[in-house]
Amino acid sequence: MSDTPVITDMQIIPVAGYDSMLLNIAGAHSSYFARVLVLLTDSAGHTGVGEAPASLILQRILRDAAPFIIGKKISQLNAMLTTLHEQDLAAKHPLQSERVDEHPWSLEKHNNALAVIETALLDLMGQFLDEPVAQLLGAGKVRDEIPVLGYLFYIADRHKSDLPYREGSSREHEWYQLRHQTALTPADVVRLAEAAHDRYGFKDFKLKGGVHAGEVEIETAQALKKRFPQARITVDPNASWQLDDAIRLCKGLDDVLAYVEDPCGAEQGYSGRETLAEFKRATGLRVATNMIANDWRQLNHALQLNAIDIPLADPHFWTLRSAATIAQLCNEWHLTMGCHSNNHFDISLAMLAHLGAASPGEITPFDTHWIWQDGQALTKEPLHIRDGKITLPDKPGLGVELDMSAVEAANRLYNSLSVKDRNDALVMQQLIPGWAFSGKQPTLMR
Ligand SMILES: O=C([O-])C(=O)C[C@H](O)[C@@H](O)C(=O)[O-]
Ligand SMILES: [Mg+2]
Repeated sequence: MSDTPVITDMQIIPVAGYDSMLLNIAGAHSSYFARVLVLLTDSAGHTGVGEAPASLILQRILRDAAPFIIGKKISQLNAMLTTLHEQDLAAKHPLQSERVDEHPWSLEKHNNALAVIETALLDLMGQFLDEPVAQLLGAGKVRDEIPVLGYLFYIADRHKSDLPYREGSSREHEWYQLRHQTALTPADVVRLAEAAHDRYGFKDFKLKGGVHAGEVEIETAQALKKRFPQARITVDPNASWQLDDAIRLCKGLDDVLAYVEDPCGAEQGYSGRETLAEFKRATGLRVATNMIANDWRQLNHALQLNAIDIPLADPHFWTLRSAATIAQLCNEWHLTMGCHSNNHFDISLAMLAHLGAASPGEITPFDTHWIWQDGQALTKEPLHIRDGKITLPDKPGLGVELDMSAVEAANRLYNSLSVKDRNDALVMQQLIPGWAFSGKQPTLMR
């Protein structure tokens, strides 16, 4: 044990990259997205890295966490994370539970802190043991190829905003141009899907809803199915449909929708777990969620109610190890493992890949936003999506090497931003003055 490396430094580096004007129930994506990297250095000279969605609160929590990490042996991973959990660092920051009801995918900022630190520790541990991170998770590495889906969005007209969205260029592939152009109709979305299919080989697609009337979003899903008859199609309105509407819209669409993601949520005194259970019973469709089963207690309630089939266990919410445990539970309990995402860089892409590689049994293709960011790598050899899959590299740890000049440039971009935390409503106000978030009102129906 005396040779076990000791953690000598922890760096917290917020980074930003460019995004398209993607629409969702919270509004429109800004021209920038922000993430935070944690870099741990150890006495063996290794660097471990993790990535999480950036928020100013999370960065403060991470700074508070550093004294519990630096000076510890990497073999004390479990104890370090338990200590951090017990410290409940998020509670020390008064805004930690802000907007949980409004933007359910950004909850659990404390878990984001644990997740990003745990990832960097696992990366160090993997390098020390000469094993990929997947080998250190739950079931160990059970596959090398991880299926991912084509995550499609409606896209607003960026010319109506004064934010510096990119124009894109089709020099390498038409996808890189199309992903910046307005896409509001079913035909536009099918065109996006065609380009994404051609570039990345996706077999399956997810449509982000909560933007138009439910009828239009179902029409879009039907158009995708017509164009790609073999594809598994899903739609995710982020719980913005009322239960009755969700049932009316989806019932009988077993031939179109492989599963539905968060079709409805809390309403009229009933919890999201209760309404999803009713939706499932009424339609017979499989249900995925990243909104109502995001910690062990919520998952327990969701399963007792038979409300879900596919927990989308995002390692940034859950931590990699807990998400891998969910994958094992899914395999044992005849559920299906899936994974949620947000805009991310290639370190998170590697996190998703290791989670998928350690997920036994049948999994549903993982979500990833990477296609919207592809080309903005922070690592020297980013993983690729080919044939609708990511192939895990045969390397120890996370298998990524940071490109520090790219990281520094992304950090400079982050520092130049006047609005640092994600605020889709603010962006939406450029399109519709006075626009305000309302969880049951599609974004464009104002
Ligand atoms: O599946 C989901 O709910 C998401 O991917 C949440 C994201 O924040 C998505 O809505 C987005 O990127 O706008
Ligand atoms: Mg979702």
